[in-house]
Amino acid sequence: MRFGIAVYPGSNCDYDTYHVIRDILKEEVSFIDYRETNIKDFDCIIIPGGFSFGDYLRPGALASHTPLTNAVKDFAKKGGLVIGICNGFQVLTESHLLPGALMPNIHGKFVCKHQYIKVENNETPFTNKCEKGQVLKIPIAHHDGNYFVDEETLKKMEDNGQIIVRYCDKDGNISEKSNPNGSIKNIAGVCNEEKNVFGLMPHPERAAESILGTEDGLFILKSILNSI
Ligand SMILES: NC(=O)CC[C@H](N)C(=O)O
Repeated sequence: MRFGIAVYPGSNCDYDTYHVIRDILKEEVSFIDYRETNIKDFDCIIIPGGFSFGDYLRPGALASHTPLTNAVKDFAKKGGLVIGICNGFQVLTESHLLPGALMPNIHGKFVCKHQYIKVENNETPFTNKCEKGQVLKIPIAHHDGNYFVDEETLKKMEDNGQIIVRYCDKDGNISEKSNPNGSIKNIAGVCNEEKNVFGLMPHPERAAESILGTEDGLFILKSILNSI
């Protein structure tokens, strides 16, 4: 499988992601510069974490107007697989490839820690290796992870199985106590209607080797391999 990793000025999880795809999953992977537009040979585009364009004007806002992101929009419309991790999730909402928005964390602080998330829908290209209800331990590291979406859209997303993962505690309980950033309904990751575009705040690429304390990110990354 051929993965392409989007690189904007300020991306900083691009190399971690590259390492995991190449050295752990042993799949083909290359970086794609934000000025590039030819991405037709990839099977999956990964928009990695970081601070694209310094998070001005809002995280992901400037990256959403680059030649590469415009090409990703076409790629996604044709059914190509796209996963946005953390800043990548922000790029996808700013690009309107995913509904909703990521606002500053409710407590105003950058949050960096291991977090439990619960798989709500395992019938997607990104979660098919997970059990429904499975609890994954995956790190988060963000300032703007407070997911918001209007009530009407939220209802449609819930009915259509687009809420993919929610923040929870280690036993899978979803409550305000297990919500690290104020996200509506503890939402940690969502898909588009067609399920080929996925955005999530936690970092699966930082949870792919036992030396890092958890390999649970592999459930997500291996699901992608399983879907093509
Ligand atoms: N780790 C990241 O991708 C950080 C995302 C973004 N810059 C934020 O702080 O919200």
